[in-house]
Amino acid sequence: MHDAQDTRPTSSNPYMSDWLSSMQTTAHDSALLPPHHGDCLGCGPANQHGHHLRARRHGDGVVAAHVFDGRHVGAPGIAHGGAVATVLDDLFGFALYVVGELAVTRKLEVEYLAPVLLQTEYTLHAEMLSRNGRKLRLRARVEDQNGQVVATADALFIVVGPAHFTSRAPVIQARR
Ligand SMILES: CCCCCCCCCCCC(=O)SCCNC(=O)CCNC(=O)[C@H](O)C(C)(C)COP(=O)(O)OP(=O)(O)OC[C@H]1O[C@@H](n2cnc3c(N)ncnc32)[C@H](O)[C@@H]1OP(=O)(O)O
Repeated sequence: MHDAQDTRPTSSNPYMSDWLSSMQTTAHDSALLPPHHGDCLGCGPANQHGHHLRARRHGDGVVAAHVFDGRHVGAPGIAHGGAVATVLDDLFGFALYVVGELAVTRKLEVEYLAPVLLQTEYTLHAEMLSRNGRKLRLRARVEDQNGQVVATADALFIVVGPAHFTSRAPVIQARR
């Protein structure tokens, strides 16, 4: 049984409370959106292995400028495909602020159209395409500085309630 209708107060665990309160943020256009939490692999400022993605609201979607670095190398000089997927997945997590729902990735499909180069700035966009009940369809793209699309992603996110996260918080804490 899913927990999408569970609106009970969040855990007293501060790690999870911060996370869940930041998820409920709404923001005006072009405002910098908060990280999902400090240790998030995609956007957490405290995660030394992370991507430190920073995204802004842009209309009904989000936009980010992002540079992959040597920690994310696959082939020499080129970002690892898994690193690109991580950033796109996290960008969808930012788009959920605009959608205004807690949701998690059920399916993520990435198309790598051209190499994503290290130490090179890319512009990332994401938005929701449609919603059917708990199912959110989202799309993202990565553009180089000439506007060429080098990667796209289509995702299915499923709306969940806070309990999806709080019920697992002790496990997360124990592994940190
Ligand atoms: C502001 C907030 C920020 C939030 C930001 C959060 C941080 C962002 C980080 C980036 C995002 C992540 O990495 S999230 C982490 C990675 N993802 C996860 O850990 C999720 C693991 N998976 C799960 O926990 C579960 O599978 C759920 C919760 C996703 C779904 O389980 P469930 O609740 O039992 O739902 P289930 O019935 O299976 O499926 C729901 C509906 O989707 C349909 N469905 C399922 N799979 C598919 C499919 N491939 N294609 C079509 N449809 C499908 C089902 O038929 C059903 O339709 P119908 O019967 O309703 O019509």
